[in-house]
Amino acid sequence: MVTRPVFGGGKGDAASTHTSADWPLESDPVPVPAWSEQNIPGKDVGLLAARPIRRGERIMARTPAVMIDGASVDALPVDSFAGLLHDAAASLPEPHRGQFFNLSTNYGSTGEDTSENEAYQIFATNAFRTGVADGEPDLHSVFRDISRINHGCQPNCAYFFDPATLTHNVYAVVDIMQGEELTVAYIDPIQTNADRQAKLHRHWGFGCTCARCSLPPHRVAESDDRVRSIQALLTTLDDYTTPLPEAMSANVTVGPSAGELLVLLFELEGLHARMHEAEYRLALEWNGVGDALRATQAARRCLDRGLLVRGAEQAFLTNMRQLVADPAAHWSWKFRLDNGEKTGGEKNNTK
Ligand SMILES: C[S@@+](CC[C@H](N)C(=O)[O-])C[C@H]1O[C@@H](n2cnc3c(N)ncnc32)[C@H](O)[C@@H]1O
Repeated sequence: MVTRPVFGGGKGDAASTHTSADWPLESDPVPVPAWSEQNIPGKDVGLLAARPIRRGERIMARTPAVMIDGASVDALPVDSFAGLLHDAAASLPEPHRGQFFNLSTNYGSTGEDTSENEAYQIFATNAFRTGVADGEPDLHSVFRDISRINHGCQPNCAYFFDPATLTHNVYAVVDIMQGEELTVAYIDPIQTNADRQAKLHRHWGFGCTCARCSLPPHRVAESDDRVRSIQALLTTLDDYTTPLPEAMSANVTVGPSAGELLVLLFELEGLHARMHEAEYRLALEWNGVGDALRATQAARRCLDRGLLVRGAEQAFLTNMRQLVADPAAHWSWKFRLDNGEKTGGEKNNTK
Protein backbone atom coordinates (compact mmCIF):
# COMPACT_ATOMS: atom_id res chain seq x y z
CA MET A 1 0.00 0.00 0.00
CA VAL A 2 1.41 3.41 -1.01
CA THR A 3 -0.03 6.55 0.60
CA ARG A 4 0.99 10.13 -0.01
CA PRO A 5 -0.76 12.58 2.32
CA VAL A 6 0.53 15.69 0.53
CA PHE A 7 -0.56 14.61 -2.95
CA GLY A 8 -3.16 16.74 -4.76
CA GLY A 9 -2.63 19.88 -2.73
CA GLY A 10 -3.17 18.04 0.57
CA LYS A 11 -6.09 15.88 -0.56
CA GLY A 12 -3.88 12.79 -0.28
CA ASP A 13 -3.71 9.65 -2.36
CA ALA A 14 -3.56 5.93 -1.66
CA ALA A 15 -2.73 3.07 -4.04
CA SER A 16 -2.55 -0.67 -3.68
CA THR A 17 0.22 -2.32 -5.74
CA HIS A 18 2.12 -5.60 -6.00
CA THR A 19 5.41 -3.88 -6.83
CA SER A 20 7.75 -2.09 -4.49
CA ALA A 21 8.91 0.22 -7.28
CA ASP A 22 8.42 3.95 -6.72
CA TRP A 23 5.18 5.33 -8.07
CA PRO A 24 5.70 8.36 -10.30
CA LEU A 25 3.49 10.52 -8.14
CA GLU A 26 5.95 13.01 -6.72
CA SER A 27 3.76 15.97 -7.61
CA ASP A 28 0.40 16.83 -9.08
CA PRO A 29 0.08 16.09 -12.77
CA VAL A 30 0.83 19.34 -14.55
CA PRO A 31 -2.27 20.49 -16.45
CA VAL A 32 -1.64 21.18 -20.13
CA PRO A 33 -1.84 24.97 -20.50
CA ALA A 34 -4.58 26.10 -22.82
CA TRP A 35 -2.42 28.67 -24.60
CA SER A 36 1.10 29.86 -25.21
CA GLU A 37 2.51 33.27 -26.07
CA GLN A 38 3.93 33.43 -29.59
CA ASN A 39 5.18 36.00 -32.07
CA ILE A 40 2.51 36.49 -34.73
CA PRO A 41 3.57 38.16 -37.98
CA GLY A 42 2.18 41.70 -38.15
CA LYS A 43 0.78 41.62 -34.60
CA ASP A 44 3.87 41.28 -32.37
CA VAL A 45 2.83 38.90 -29.60
CA GLY A 46 -0.39 36.88 -29.50
CA LEU A 47 -1.76 33.78 -27.83
CA LEU A 48 -2.13 30.44 -29.62
CA ALA A 49 -4.21 27.51 -28.36
CA ALA A 50 -1.72 24.95 -27.01
CA ARG A 51 -4.37 22.21 -27.13
CA PRO A 52 -7.93 21.88 -28.38
CA ILE A 53 -10.25 24.12 -26.35
CA ARG A 54 -13.97 23.34 -26.16
CA ARG A 55 -16.68 25.97 -26.49
CA GLY A 56 -17.60 27.19 -23.03
CA GLU A 57 -14.21 26.52 -21.45
CA ARG A 58 -12.86 29.28 -19.25
CA ILE A 59 -9.40 29.94 -20.63
CA MET A 60 -8.23 32.58 -18.20
CA ALA A 61 -9.33 34.42 -15.09
CA ARG A 62 -7.11 37.31 -14.02
CA THR A 63 -7.30 40.07 -11.43
CA PRO A 64 -6.00 43.48 -12.57
CA ALA A 65 -2.40 44.56 -12.47
CA VAL A 66 -3.53 48.18 -12.35
CA MET A 67 -7.00 49.73 -12.06
CA ILE A 68 -7.56 53.39 -12.95
CA ASP A 69 -10.58 55.59 -12.38
CA GLY A 70 -11.51 57.11 -15.77
CA ALA A 71 -12.25 60.44 -14.05
CA SER A 72 -8.57 60.78 -13.15
CA VAL A 73 -7.60 60.33 -16.81
CA ASP A 74 -9.82 63.29 -17.69
CA ALA A 75 -8.99 65.41 -14.65
CA LEU A 76 -5.19 65.27 -14.73
CA PRO A 77 -2.68 66.57 -17.26
CA VAL A 78 -1.17 63.63 -19.17
CA ASP A 79 2.22 64.01 -17.44
CA SER A 80 0.75 63.84 -13.94
CA PHE A 81 -1.47 60.92 -14.87
CA ALA A 82 1.46 59.07 -16.45
CA GLY A 83 3.52 59.66 -13.30
CA LEU A 84 0.81 58.28 -11.01
CA LEU A 85 0.25 55.32 -13.27
CA HIS A 86 3.97 54.58 -13.41
CA ASP A 87 4.29 54.71 -9.61
CA ALA A 88 1.28 52.43 -9.18
CA ALA A 89 2.68 49.85 -11.62
CA ALA A 90 6.21 50.14 -10.20
CA SER A 91 4.87 49.29 -6.75
CA LEU A 92 3.61 45.89 -7.94
CA PRO A 93 5.57 42.91 -6.64
CA GLU A 94 7.57 40.85 -9.11
CA PRO A 95 6.84 39.06 -11.39
CA HIS A 96 3.65 41.11 -11.87
CA ARG A 97 5.59 44.38 -12.24
CA GLY A 98 7.81 42.90 -14.97
CA GLN A 99 4.78 41.47 -16.76
CA PHE A 100 3.13 44.91 -16.76
CA PHE A 101 6.18 46.74 -18.10
CA ASN A 102 6.61 44.03 -20.73
CA LEU A 103 3.22 44.69 -22.32
CA SER A 104 2.82 46.23 -25.74
CA THR A 105 3.21 49.99 -26.23
CA ASN A 106 1.76 50.01 -29.72
CA TYR A 107 -0.64 52.85 -29.05
CA GLY A 108 1.13 55.32 -31.36
CA SER A 109 4.29 55.70 -29.27
CA THR A 110 4.75 59.42 -28.95
CA GLY A 111 6.35 61.65 -26.37
CA GLU A 112 9.60 61.28 -24.50
CA ASP A 113 11.33 58.00 -23.95
CA THR A 114 10.68 57.91 -20.20
CA SER A 115 9.36 55.07 -18.09
CA GLU A 116 6.35 57.29 -17.15
CA ASN A 117 5.50 57.69 -20.81
CA GLU A 118 6.03 53.98 -21.35
CA ALA A 119 3.54 53.23 -18.53
CA TYR A 120 1.06 55.58 -20.20
CA GLN A 121 1.49 53.87 -23.59
CA ILE A 122 1.04 50.45 -21.98
CA PHE A 123 -2.17 51.65 -20.34
CA ALA A 124 -3.50 53.16 -23.59
CA THR A 125 -2.72 49.99 -25.57
CA ASN A 126 -3.94 47.40 -23.10
CA ALA A 127 -6.62 48.74 -20.74
CA PHE A 128 -10.11 47.24 -20.63
CA ARG A 129 -13.18 49.04 -19.33
CA THR A 130 -14.11 47.33 -16.11
CA GLY A 131 -16.91 49.49 -14.72
CA VAL A 132 -18.85 47.80 -11.96
CA ALA A 133 -22.52 48.50 -12.66
CA ASP A 134 -23.63 50.24 -15.85
CA GLY A 135 -20.05 51.32 -16.31
CA GLU A 136 -19.96 53.24 -12.99
CA PRO A 137 -17.47 53.98 -11.62
CA ASP A 138 -15.69 54.22 -14.95
CA LEU A 139 -12.76 51.96 -14.16
CA HIS A 140 -10.09 50.86 -16.63
CA SER A 141 -7.85 47.90 -15.90
CA VAL A 142 -4.74 46.29 -17.33
CA PHE A 143 -4.32 42.53 -16.95
CA ARG A 144 -1.31 40.33 -17.60
CA ASP A 145 -1.85 37.59 -20.22
CA ILE A 146 -5.33 38.77 -21.22
CA SER A 147 -3.79 41.93 -22.66
CA ARG A 148 -1.84 39.71 -25.08
CA ILE A 149 -4.99 38.58 -26.88
CA ASN A 150 -5.21 40.19 -30.30
CA HIS A 151 -8.32 41.47 -32.01
CA GLY A 152 -10.44 39.49 -34.47
CA CYS A 153 -13.70 40.52 -36.17
CA GLN A 154 -15.02 36.94 -35.74
CA PRO A 155 -13.53 36.36 -32.31
CA ASN A 156 -13.32 32.86 -30.88
CA CYS A 157 -13.19 34.19 -27.30
CA ALA A 158 -15.16 36.66 -25.23
CA TYR A 159 -14.49 38.23 -21.88
CA PHE A 160 -16.41 39.74 -19.04
CA PHE A 161 -15.39 41.40 -15.82
CA ASP A 162 -16.89 40.07 -12.59
CA PRO A 163 -16.97 43.01 -10.14
CA ALA A 164 -17.70 40.71 -7.18
CA THR A 165 -14.30 39.01 -7.52
CA LEU A 166 -12.52 41.75 -9.53
CA THR A 167 -11.78 39.03 -12.05
CA HIS A 168 -11.61 39.34 -15.82
CA ASN A 169 -12.71 36.07 -17.41
CA VAL A 170 -11.98 34.84 -20.92
CA TYR A 171 -14.16 32.08 -22.38
CA ALA A 172 -14.06 30.16 -25.66
CA VAL A 173 -17.24 30.91 -27.62
CA VAL A 174 -16.53 28.20 -30.24
CA ASP A 175 -14.41 25.05 -30.28
CA ILE A 176 -10.82 26.15 -30.90
CA MET A 177 -8.23 23.96 -32.60
CA GLN A 178 -4.70 23.53 -31.32
CA GLY A 179 -2.48 26.20 -32.92
CA GLU A 180 -5.38 28.57 -33.62
CA GLU A 181 -4.92 32.13 -32.41
CA LEU A 182 -7.13 33.28 -29.53
CA THR A 183 -8.97 36.49 -30.42
CA VAL A 184 -11.45 38.89 -28.85
CA ALA A 185 -13.28 41.84 -30.40
CA TYR A 186 -11.80 45.26 -29.54
CA ILE A 187 -14.67 46.97 -31.38
CA ASP A 188 -18.28 46.21 -32.23
CA PRO A 189 -18.02 43.59 -35.02
CA ILE A 190 -21.55 44.38 -36.27
CA GLN A 191 -20.19 46.99 -38.67
CA THR A 192 -19.29 46.94 -42.33
CA ASN A 193 -15.74 46.10 -43.32
CA ALA A 194 -14.84 49.75 -44.03
CA ASP A 195 -16.33 50.95 -40.74
CA ARG A 196 -14.45 48.29 -38.75
CA GLN A 197 -11.16 49.11 -40.45
CA ALA A 198 -11.66 52.85 -39.90
CA LYS A 199 -12.44 52.37 -36.22
CA LEU A 200 -9.47 50.05 -35.61
CA HIS A 201 -7.15 52.50 -37.37
CA ARG A 202 -8.50 55.47 -35.45
CA HIS A 203 -8.51 53.93 -31.97
CA TRP A 204 -5.84 51.24 -32.16
CA GLY A 205 -3.60 52.22 -35.04
CA PHE A 206 -3.68 48.94 -36.96
CA GLY A 207 -5.41 47.49 -40.00
CA CYS A 208 -7.20 44.21 -39.31
CA THR A 209 -6.08 41.18 -41.31
CA CYS A 210 -8.45 38.65 -39.73
CA ALA A 211 -10.24 36.09 -41.94
CA ARG A 212 -13.41 38.19 -42.13
CA CYS A 213 -11.48 41.30 -43.20
CA SER A 214 -9.37 39.36 -45.71
CA LEU A 215 -12.22 37.97 -47.80
CA PRO A 216 -12.14 38.60 -51.57
CA PRO A 217 -14.14 41.70 -52.58
CA HIS A 218 -17.29 39.85 -53.67
CA ARG A 219 -17.48 38.12 -50.29
CA VAL A 220 -16.76 41.36 -48.41
CA ALA A 221 -19.74 42.84 -50.28
CA GLU A 222 -21.92 39.88 -49.19
CA SER A 223 -20.69 40.19 -45.59
CA ASP A 224 -21.41 43.93 -45.58
CA ASP A 225 -24.88 43.26 -46.95
CA ARG A 226 -25.54 40.81 -44.11
CA VAL A 227 -24.30 43.41 -41.59
CA ARG A 228 -26.74 46.00 -42.97
CA SER A 229 -29.56 43.44 -42.72
CA ILE A 230 -28.59 42.71 -39.11
CA GLN A 231 -28.61 46.43 -38.29
CA ALA A 232 -32.02 46.89 -39.94
CA LEU A 233 -33.50 43.83 -38.19
CA LEU A 234 -32.23 44.98 -34.80
CA THR A 235 -34.05 48.27 -35.32
CA THR A 236 -37.38 46.77 -36.36
CA LEU A 237 -37.32 43.91 -33.83
CA ASP A 238 -36.53 46.27 -30.95
CA ASP A 239 -39.66 48.28 -31.72
CA TYR A 240 -42.22 46.46 -29.61
CA THR A 241 -45.06 48.74 -30.66
CA THR A 242 -45.57 47.27 -34.14
CA PRO A 243 -48.18 44.48 -34.18
CA LEU A 244 -47.55 41.69 -36.70
CA PRO A 245 -50.55 42.27 -39.01
CA GLU A 246 -49.74 45.96 -39.29
CA ALA A 247 -46.05 45.18 -39.87
CA MET A 248 -46.89 42.74 -42.67
CA SER A 249 -49.03 45.23 -44.52
CA ALA A 250 -46.33 47.91 -44.12
CA ASN A 251 -43.54 45.49 -45.12
CA VAL A 252 -41.81 45.90 -41.77
CA THR A 253 -39.75 42.87 -40.79
CA VAL A 254 -40.82 41.63 -37.37
CA GLY A 255 -42.11 38.31 -36.06
CA PRO A 256 -40.51 34.88 -35.56
CA SER A 257 -39.29 34.55 -39.17
CA ALA A 258 -37.43 37.83 -38.81
CA GLY A 259 -35.94 36.55 -35.54
CA GLU A 260 -34.84 33.30 -37.26
CA LEU A 261 -33.26 35.36 -40.03
CA LEU A 262 -31.35 37.39 -37.44
CA VAL A 263 -29.97 34.21 -35.83
CA LEU A 264 -28.92 32.91 -39.26
CA LEU A 265 -27.18 36.18 -40.15
CA PHE A 266 -25.28 36.17 -36.85
CA GLU A 267 -24.14 32.60 -37.61
CA LEU A 268 -23.07 33.44 -41.16
CA GLU A 269 -21.11 36.45 -39.92
CA GLY A 270 -19.40 34.34 -37.24
CA LEU A 271 -20.73 36.53 -34.41
CA HIS A 272 -20.50 33.68 -31.91
CA ALA A 273 -19.70 35.95 -28.99
CA ARG A 274 -22.94 37.87 -29.62
CA MET A 275 -25.36 35.01 -30.35
CA HIS A 276 -27.27 35.67 -27.13
CA GLU A 277 -28.44 38.95 -28.65
CA ALA A 278 -30.03 37.21 -31.63
CA GLU A 279 -31.54 34.43 -29.52
CA TYR A 280 -32.99 37.06 -27.17
CA ARG A 281 -34.85 38.73 -30.03
CA LEU A 282 -36.04 35.35 -31.33
CA ALA A 283 -37.34 34.33 -27.90
CA LEU A 284 -39.35 37.55 -27.66
CA GLU A 285 -40.76 37.17 -31.19
CA TRP A 286 -41.96 33.61 -30.53
CA ASN A 287 -43.44 34.67 -27.23
CA GLY A 288 -44.89 37.71 -28.96
CA VAL A 289 -47.06 35.43 -31.10
CA GLY A 290 -47.90 33.11 -28.22
CA ASP A 291 -45.65 30.11 -29.06
CA ALA A 292 -44.41 29.27 -25.58
CA LEU A 293 -42.35 26.21 -26.54
CA ARG A 294 -40.35 27.85 -29.30
CA ALA A 295 -39.92 30.97 -27.15
CA THR A 296 -38.53 28.81 -24.37
CA GLN A 297 -36.09 27.07 -26.74
CA ALA A 298 -34.66 30.39 -27.90
CA ALA A 299 -34.61 31.76 -24.33
CA ARG A 300 -32.68 28.67 -23.19
CA ARG A 301 -30.11 29.22 -25.95
CA CYS A 302 -29.92 32.90 -25.00
CA LEU A 303 -29.24 31.96 -21.38
CA ASP A 304 -26.61 29.41 -22.37
CA ARG A 305 -24.76 31.89 -24.60
CA GLY A 306 -25.35 34.93 -22.43
CA LEU A 307 -24.07 33.38 -19.21
CA LEU A 308 -20.85 32.56 -20.99
CA VAL A 309 -20.06 36.06 -22.13
CA ARG A 310 -21.87 38.29 -19.64
CA GLY A 311 -21.84 36.60 -16.25
CA ALA A 312 -24.93 35.84 -14.19
CA GLU A 313 -26.39 39.18 -13.12
CA GLN A 314 -27.47 40.89 -16.32
CA ALA A 315 -31.03 42.18 -16.67
CA PHE A 316 -31.58 40.40 -19.99
CA LEU A 317 -30.75 37.07 -18.36
CA THR A 318 -33.30 37.70 -15.61
CA ASN A 319 -35.75 38.59 -18.35
CA MET A 320 -35.10 35.27 -20.12
CA ARG A 321 -35.33 33.31 -16.87
CA GLN A 322 -38.74 34.86 -16.27
CA LEU A 323 -39.84 33.92 -19.77
CA VAL A 324 -38.70 30.31 -19.29
CA ALA A 325 -40.45 30.10 -15.91
CA ASP A 326 -43.81 31.28 -17.23
CA PRO A 327 -44.02 32.42 -20.85
CA ALA A 328 -47.65 33.52 -20.60
CA ALA A 329 -46.90 35.74 -17.60
CA HIS A 330 -43.95 37.41 -19.33
CA TRP A 331 -44.41 40.97 -20.58
CA SER A 332 -43.81 39.82 -24.17
CA TRP A 333 -46.65 37.29 -24.26
CA LYS A 334 -48.56 37.87 -27.52
CA PHE A 335 -47.29 41.45 -27.76
CA ARG A 336 -47.08 41.19 -31.57
CA LEU A 337 -50.76 40.22 -31.69
CA ASP A 338 -51.94 43.19 -29.62
CA ASN A 339 -52.54 46.63 -30.95
CA GLY A 340 -49.26 48.08 -29.91
CA GLU A 341 -50.50 48.73 -26.37
CA LYS A 342 -47.87 46.66 -24.63
CA THR A 343 -44.65 48.60 -24.51
CA GLY A 344 -43.21 47.29 -21.26
CA GLY A 345 -40.30 45.52 -22.96
CA GLU A 346 -36.75 46.01 -21.90
CA LYS A 347 -35.22 47.24 -25.06
CA ASN A 348 -31.94 46.15 -26.44
CA ASN A 349 -30.50 45.27 -23.06
CA THR A 350 -28.39 42.32 -24.15
CA LYS A 351 -25.08 44.19 -24.44
C1 LIG B 1 -3.79 44.63 -26.30
S1 LIG B 1 -2.45 44.54 -27.38
C2 LIG B 1 -2.51 42.88 -27.92
C3 LIG B 1 -1.19 42.16 -27.74
C4 LIG B 1 -0.06 42.70 -28.58
N1 LIG B 1 -0.08 42.12 -29.92
C5 LIG B 1 1.27 42.46 -27.93
O1 LIG B 1 2.26 42.25 -28.65
O2 LIG B 1 1.35 42.54 -26.70
C6 LIG B 1 -3.07 45.47 -28.71
C7 LIG B 1 -2.09 45.69 -29.84
O3 LIG B 1 -1.86 44.47 -30.54
C8 LIG B 1 -1.83 44.68 -31.95
N2 LIG B 1 -2.97 43.98 -32.56
C9 LIG B 1 -4.03 43.46 -31.93
N3 LIG B 1 -4.86 42.85 -32.79
C10 LIG B 1 -4.32 42.99 -34.01
C11 LIG B 1 -4.72 42.59 -35.32
N4 LIG B 1 -5.85 41.91 -35.55
N5 LIG B 1 -3.92 42.91 -36.36
C12 LIG B 1 -2.77 43.61 -36.16
N6 LIG B 1 -2.34 44.02 -34.94
C13 LIG B 1 -3.09 43.72 -33.87
C14 LIG B 1 -1.95 46.19 -32.15
O4 LIG B 1 -0.67 46.72 -32.25
C15 LIG B 1 -2.63 46.64 -30.88
O5 LIG B 1 -2.32 47.99 -30.57
